[in-house]
Amino acid sequence: MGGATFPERRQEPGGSLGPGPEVNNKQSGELRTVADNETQQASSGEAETEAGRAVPDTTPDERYDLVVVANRLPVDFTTDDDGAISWKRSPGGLVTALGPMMRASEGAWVGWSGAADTEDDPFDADDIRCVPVGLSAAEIELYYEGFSNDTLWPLYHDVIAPPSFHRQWWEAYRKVNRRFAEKAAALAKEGAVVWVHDYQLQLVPAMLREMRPDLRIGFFNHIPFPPLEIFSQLPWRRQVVQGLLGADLVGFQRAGDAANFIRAVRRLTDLTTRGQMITVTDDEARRDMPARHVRAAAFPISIDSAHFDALAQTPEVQARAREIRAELGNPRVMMLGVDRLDYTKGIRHRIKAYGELLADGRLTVTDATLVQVASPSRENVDAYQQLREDVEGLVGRINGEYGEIGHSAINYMHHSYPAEEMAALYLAADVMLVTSLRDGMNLVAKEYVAARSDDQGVLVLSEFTGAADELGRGALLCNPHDIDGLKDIMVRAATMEPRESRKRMRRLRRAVLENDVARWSQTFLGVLTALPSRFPDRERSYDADAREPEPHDVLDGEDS
Ligand SMILES: O=P(O)(O)OC[C@H]1O[C@H](O[C@H]2O[C@H](CO)[C@@H](O)[C@H](O)[C@H]2O)[C@H](O)[C@@H](O)[C@@H]1O
Ligand SMILES: O=c1ccn([C@@H]2O[C@H](COP(=O)(O)OP(=O)(O)O)[C@@H](O)[C@H]2O)c(=O)[nH]1
Repeated sequence: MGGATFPERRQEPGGSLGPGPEVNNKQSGELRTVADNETQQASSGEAETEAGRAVPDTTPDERYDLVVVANRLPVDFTTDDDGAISWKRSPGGLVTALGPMMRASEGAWVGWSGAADTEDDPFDADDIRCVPVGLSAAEIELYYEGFSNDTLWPLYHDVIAPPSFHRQWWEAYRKVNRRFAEKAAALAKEGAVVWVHDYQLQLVPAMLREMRPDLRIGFFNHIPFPPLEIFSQLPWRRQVVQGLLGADLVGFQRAGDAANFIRAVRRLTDLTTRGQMITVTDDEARRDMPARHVRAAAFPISIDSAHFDALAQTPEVQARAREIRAELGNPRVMMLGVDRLDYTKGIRHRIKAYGELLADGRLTVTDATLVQVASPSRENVDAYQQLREDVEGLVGRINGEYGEIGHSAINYMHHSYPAEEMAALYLAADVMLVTSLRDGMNLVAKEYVAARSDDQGVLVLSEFTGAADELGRGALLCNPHDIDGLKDIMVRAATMEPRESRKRMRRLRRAVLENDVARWSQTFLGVLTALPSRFPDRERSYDADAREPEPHDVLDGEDS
C-alpha cells in the first residue's frame, strides 16, 4: 500500500518494549528537578505565547522529520530503593500501537516520563528517541489526574462516571499543552510532520500551528469522541474544538467519532464543512494566511499482528500457556479478562455475570475458571480507587461463596505483565472476555486473535468497543449492560462447537493480520502528507510519491 516512507533505523522491526534495562546515564543525562531547570521554567511560564514568539532552541542534530507527541513516553521511569533509575514499558494500548512505527523510523517521541518533578535530557529506549517533557507533582494532579482523567476521560466515555469540571484543572491543561507544543516546535525540522496523540493534548495542534505554520500537523484521538449532547457539557468545548482544528488531519478510531466531531464543529463554530472537510477561515491573528482545510476521518488502530502471532508460537510461550492451564487445574473452560483497572472496561459487569452463572449452576468451579488481570491504572483518581474496592470486594465474595480447595472461582491479579506472559495467557484461554462499556479500540481483543494461530478460542466482544466495527463478524458481540444477555453469550462461548469457533477465529485472524499497526500509521501519515499544502512551493521532506490511501468513510454526504 502507499503511504509515508521513513529512513530505516538500525533496529530490526518488531521488538517489544519489555521491562527495560537500567538507563545509561551517559545517554539519558542526570535527572534534574524542574525547579533546577531554567529552560523549563521559561517554557512553563503562565504567559500566553504570542503568535510568532521565538521557539526554544535545539541543536541542529536534534531536529527531526517526524515528531510524535503523546502524553506518555513509551517508557516510564522508576526509581528503586537504592535510588537506581530504570524504565519499564508504559501502560496501555497507545504504546503498543506506536512502538513498532517509531522503532522503524528516524523520528523523536515527545512525552512525559511518568515521574514527578524531573526534567530529563533526551535518551534512547528500545531504539526510540525519547524527548521528555517534565511535569511537576501539582501538574500531574491538575492536568493528568484532574482534567485529562477526571474531566475528559469520563466525558468522552459516555459519562459512565460523572466528569468533574474545575477551572484550575483547565488552566493547568492549557499550560501543559503549551509546554508540549513548544517542545515539539523546537524539535521539528522545517516542513516536518508532527503527529499529536490523544485527549490529553487537544490544544497542541493550534498552539503548534501558531508557532510553526510550516509544519504538517496530524492529530489522532485514541478514545471515543462523544456525541454533541455530551461534549457540550464541557465549559471549554469551543477552545477544544479550536485546538483540534489546528491540525491538517484529525483522526478517530470509528467513523461515528469523526461524525461527532464534525457535528461539534458545525454547531460550535461558524466554519463550513463538506463531508470530511472543514474549511478554516477565521485565522484572525494571521490574515496573511490563506484559508486551509482540515480533514476529519476514521483510522482504526491495530497491533503488530505478525509479531504477536510469532511471539505466541515460540516454544517458551507455548510451554508457559500449558503451565498456566496446569496451574489452574486444567479446567475444561478457562475464561480470561485483561484490562487496565478502569471503569470503562466493564470489569464489574463481567464478574457479576460470571458470579451469577456459578449461582445458577450453569458453570461450576470444577469445570470452569475466570482469570482476570486488572493492571494498575490512575490510582490517585477517586473513581479508580472506588472501582478497585468494588471489583476486589466482588471477587472476594464470589470466591468465598463458590471457591473450593484447588478450584478458585476467579483468579484475580492486580499486576501488569510483559507481552510474553500476555501471549501465554491468550493461548491458554478458551474464551476471551472484552466487555467494555465504552472503549476507543481495545487492542487486547486484537492481540487475542493474533495469538491464536491454532484457530481456537472464542472472542466475546462488547459492541461498544472500536474493535467491534472490524471484528463483529467473527466475535460474539455483547451488550455488557444486559447481564442476562451477557450470561447467555458467555455460556454460548464456553460450549461452542469447535467447527464454529474455528470458522469464526479464521475470519477474525484475516481481519487482524491484514490490518496491522504498520498499515494504520502508513495510512494516517499517507493521508496527512498527501493533503494539499498551503505552501505549494515548499518542498516536503515526506513521501512525494505516495498515492493517497483511503481513510474509512465518515459521513454520508452530510454537508453544511
Ligand atoms: O497513560 P495512562 O493514563 O496510564 O493510560 C493508558 C492509555 O490508555 C488509553 O488507551 C487508548 O488507546 C488504545 C490504543 O489506541 C485504545 O485501544 C484504547 O481503547 C484507548 O483507551 C489512552 O487513550 C492512552 O492515552 C493512555 O496512555
Ligand atoms: O498486564 C498488562 C495489561 C495490558 N497490557 C497491554 O496494554 C494494552 C492495552 O491496550 P487496550 O487498547 O486494550 O486498552 P487501554 O489500556 O489502552 O485502554 C495491550 O497492548 C495489552 O497487551 C500489558 O502489556 N500488560
